[in-house]
Amino acid sequence: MADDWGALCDAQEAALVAKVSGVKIDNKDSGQTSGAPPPVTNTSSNAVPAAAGGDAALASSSVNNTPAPATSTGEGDQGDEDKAISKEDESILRKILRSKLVTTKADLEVLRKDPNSPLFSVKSFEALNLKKELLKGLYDMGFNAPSKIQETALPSLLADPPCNMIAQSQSGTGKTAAFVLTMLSRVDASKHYPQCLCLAPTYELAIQIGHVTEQMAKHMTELHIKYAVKGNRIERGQKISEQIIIGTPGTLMDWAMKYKFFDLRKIKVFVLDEADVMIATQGHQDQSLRIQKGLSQNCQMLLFSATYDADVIEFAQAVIPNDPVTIRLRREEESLDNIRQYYIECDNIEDKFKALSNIYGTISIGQSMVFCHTRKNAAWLAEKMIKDGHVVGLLSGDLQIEQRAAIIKRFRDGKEKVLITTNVSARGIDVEMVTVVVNFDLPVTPNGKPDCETYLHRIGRTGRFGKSGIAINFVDGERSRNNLRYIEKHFGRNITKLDAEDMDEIEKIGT
Ligand SMILES: Nc1ncnc2c1ncn2[C@@H]1O[C@H](COP(=O)(O)OP(=O)(O)OP(=O)(O)O)[C@@H](O)[C@H]1O
Repeated sequence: MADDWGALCDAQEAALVAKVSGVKIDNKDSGQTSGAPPPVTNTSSNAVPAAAGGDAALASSSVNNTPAPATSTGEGDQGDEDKAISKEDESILRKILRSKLVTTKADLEVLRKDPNSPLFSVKSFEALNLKKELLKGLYDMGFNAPSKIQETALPSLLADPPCNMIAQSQSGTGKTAAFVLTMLSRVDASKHYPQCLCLAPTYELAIQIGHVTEQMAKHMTELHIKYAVKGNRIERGQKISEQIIIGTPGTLMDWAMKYKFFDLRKIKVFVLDEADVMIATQGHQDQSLRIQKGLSQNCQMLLFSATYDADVIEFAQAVIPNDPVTIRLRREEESLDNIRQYYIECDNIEDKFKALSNIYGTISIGQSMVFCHTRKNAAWLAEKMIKDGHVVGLLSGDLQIEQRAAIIKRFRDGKEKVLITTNVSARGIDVEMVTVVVNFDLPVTPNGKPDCETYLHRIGRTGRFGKSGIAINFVDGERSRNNLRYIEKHFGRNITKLDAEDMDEIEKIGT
């Protein structure tokens, strides 16, 4: 049965990859979930729009002859405005794109509530007295030493008696590996009933956690995982024999409470991952709390989150009782320190395009991202740029996750020097080589106000890692001029005027 699921999953993934015309997606994890059911979301809906195929750079013919959009700023053109990417999608996109641990200089903050258990940190996995086969699994994955959050979290996570924990650190810093290691350390694989429960907000995220668990447990031959996700059915009256269940709150609640496929009181480790994403979905908080209420007093309860704002804190404190150890690894702040900011006055959208052409014709740019307000603007601009001989990628919100990942990967790999995009790319995409960010349209909130936060995220794509970057803003009309002034005042940094016709001046900014 499990193999059928796996085969079906592989077949669907293959079909999906084929849909992304000509683009090879390098997701090293794909095809490894032996017990996983077929994907149910993100794969079959939404036909790929012609102008935004998997490979805009090679698809100049598929970018139709789009007439210039009537308004350029999107101020009166909210219809096809691209919303920022959803939290679930952002999270899975990061995972698909991630190739290694994200290291950070930020300090770790530990809020210790239980004074009886000393807190220490480890510099090696050997120091943790792990099962032999688990240590082997870690080394096979290329993990030589614990990451920053793992150094501090693991000794507490693995201590006896077990303690509850709330841990927050940005995506990619090693949280998943930390709690998977905890589950695998505590599970008794010789016993054939569920002992560890892991809640994830979506099907895809559950499968990702499963991949990591399977890899790490490679040498624990008796260990099996069950995926509690939509589409994975169990006959009534049956009992689950797998030792670890990973799934979404709704299905897990049904399995535990309605169908009684397993006994919640026998769960030794309960993990709630991506709490910040979880609370964004209606119903997940209540379902998670109901599951948690069915656990025994001795169960170790853990919560992980990439962010820690008031909503997450409230949820975390409700779902993780008994004075949990709280660990926070702050995210390094995005700053405008290394970024020189300019603006160019334009009359209309054609004028903006001319200004952009002048910039590309005058200064040599490593890689650049151009942000538009609407998909329509982005598609129109991509077509003009391609006709003008530029190799550009186009990324907008009407694409499926895998297609977005493929386009971002191409850009990261330097296959395109210019990425034309909308708010879907404002966050989360780290491309080290971006030297210029162009706000073809300034970011505005849904009610038309200047959006300073998005501005920071957009131009924060450049000037990273101590390098200096350039941000160029196009303004056309009174409203966008006012918005620019607002942004300038908000950040207290000068945005210098640039004359798009004055090549000497443009040349100077590139030096
Ligand atoms: N100790 C380690 N040594 C080397 N690589 C590691 C280590 N721990 C984790 N990694 C790798 O780093 C990447 C990020 O780790 P992980 O997925 O655990 O981070 P995360 O904080 O859970 O991210 P997210 O919030 O997106 O779930 C993965 O590719 C993982 O394989």
